[in-house]
Amino acid sequence: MDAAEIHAGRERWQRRYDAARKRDADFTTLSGAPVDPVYGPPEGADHPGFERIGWPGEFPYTRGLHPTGYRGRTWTIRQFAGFGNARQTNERYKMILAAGGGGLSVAFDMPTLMGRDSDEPEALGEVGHCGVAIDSAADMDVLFEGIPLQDVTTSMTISGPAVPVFVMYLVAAERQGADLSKLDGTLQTDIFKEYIAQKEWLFEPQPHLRLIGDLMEYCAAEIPKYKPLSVSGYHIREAGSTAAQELAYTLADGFGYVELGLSRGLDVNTFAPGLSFFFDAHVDFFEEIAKFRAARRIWARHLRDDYGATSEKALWLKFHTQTAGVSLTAQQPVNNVVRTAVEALAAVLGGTNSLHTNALDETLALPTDESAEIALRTQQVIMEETGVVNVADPLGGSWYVEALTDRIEAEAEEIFTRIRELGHDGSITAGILRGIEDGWFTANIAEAAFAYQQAVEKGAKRVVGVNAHTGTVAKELEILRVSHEVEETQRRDLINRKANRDGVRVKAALEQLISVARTGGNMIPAMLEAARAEATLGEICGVLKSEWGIYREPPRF
Ligand SMILES: C[C@H](C(=O)O)C(=O)SCCNC(=O)CCNC(=O)[C@H](O)C(C)(C)COP(=O)(O)OP(=O)(O)OC[C@H]1O[C@@H](n2cnc3c(N)ncnc32)[C@H](O)[C@@H]1OP(=O)(O)O
Repeated sequence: MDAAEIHAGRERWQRRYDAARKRDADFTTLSGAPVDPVYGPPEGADHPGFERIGWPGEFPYTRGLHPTGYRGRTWTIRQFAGFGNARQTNERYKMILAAGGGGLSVAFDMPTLMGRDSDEPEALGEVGHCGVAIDSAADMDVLFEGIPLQDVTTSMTISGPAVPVFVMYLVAAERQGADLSKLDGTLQTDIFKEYIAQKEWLFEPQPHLRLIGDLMEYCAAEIPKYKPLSVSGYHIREAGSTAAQELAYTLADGFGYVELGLSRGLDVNTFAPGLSFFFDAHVDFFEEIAKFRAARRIWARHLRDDYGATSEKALWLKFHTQTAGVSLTAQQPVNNVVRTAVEALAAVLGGTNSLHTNALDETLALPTDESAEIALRTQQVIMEETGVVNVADPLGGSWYVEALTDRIEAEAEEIFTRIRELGHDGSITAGILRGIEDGWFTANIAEAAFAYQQAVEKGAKRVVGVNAHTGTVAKELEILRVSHEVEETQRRDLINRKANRDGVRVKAALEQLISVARTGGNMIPAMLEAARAEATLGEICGVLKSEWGIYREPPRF
């Protein structure tokens, strides 16, 4: 890019920055020195390739979505939490909000994640253990009691049974008297990554994709700010992928959902703002920063050039980040605070929109109140003390970071080509589906995980407390234990609830759901009615399983 174009870009950015709202905060260094809101190349000089870097708030958004960076708004502190029953988790949410959390993020227990009720035999021993147990809308009422859903953005991490859980959340909001059209939040819903990495599916891909299409259509029309998809790389990375695989598989999945929206006749400028992303922040500081910067650039270019998006919000890649669970060690666990801080800083320097920091004991159990507070305070130290929020994309223009950003982008592009080739019709969706069926994704991830593990075992990659610096004076940690009483009470409550609801209304609602499943209309209104009648998650998923069957992964060696 020549000097005149760079100058014009700077002036354009300055006008937008001046017009934008800024936080009322001190943007000087700790020593009181003034700093600019963004830095760029020296005036009067050409800078080849600057169009790939650009200015914050401008295409290709390498440097962030907003001209003000974090001076306009800091990222949302969004701590993923849930354990035991809805009452216990409600208390944890109130603690998080009182301590400065900016939004909520629901972790469900394993039976809920698999679409099962707490009283099913498969749920035995799992109720309330890795998250909160939700059986019907009544549990959602308790989960959000005293928390006005219209005023807080709520993320729910669930994909296989995402839609029935979402309608239960709508019912809870309705019962609070909220205006549903004003709700803002995110539902994970990302079924592609379930087949690729996390393995919490219910049906074959096609019925899942139909439900996701229904959800995209419903949200775009009725709840415009709600994000019905959080396309997730986190689980792909945690399963052992490289950074480039995480990026490429996730963005490919995102393109798949764009193709789904288009196939339903939806306008890309209307539904694409509902696509949100979720990445891992691993411990290789610069590689992670490069990954986040590349993600925004790749998404904006493909949305514009391949899928015809024209509105700014449709081109924006917005993402949540969680620090890497897999980087935490059971050995010398207090060191995990340091790892998490470094990873969180990478997410922030990469321009994350929302962030979860892991607690130091999460490799052993769900966090205690104290470790959850340290995790949250870690974000606050970065936000309030370090000055990194003063300047947008402070590492932009670093030769190292720009070279890494270009490299990871090029690697991702090669992977997109390979995925398209798998499908034989040129679409990403066909490639993803074929890759899932053939175990292509899982094999590549397993290979990358194996290579890393070998490097650790040979000592080429060093992990403090594991294969380096193993001597310690550390004492055993007190960890959170969820009592089995939770399971008993949850099951008892569920039995009572079933006995006291209007059984005829439940039966009619479930029959109507099946009828819509057969005739092909949008299934959300019928599912909403079933949730209002207190049909349980297991009942809703059960009738759909009897209609659509279940998915079993083909065995592979
Ligand atoms: C591992 C674990 C498991 O499986 O067990 C999991 O999966 S845990 C998975 C947990 N997942 C999550 O928690 C997902 C969280 N995701 C989200 O919260 C969302 O999808 C998100 C990433 C888009 C973040 O949404 P958010 O509301 O917190 O933040 P946003 O960035 O959208 O900001 C809120 C509003 O402020 C605006 N805004 C932001 N920054 C600025 C700025 N500098 N100047 C002006 N406006 C600004 C945004 O455009 C938006 O408005 P407007 O809306 O008008 O544009």
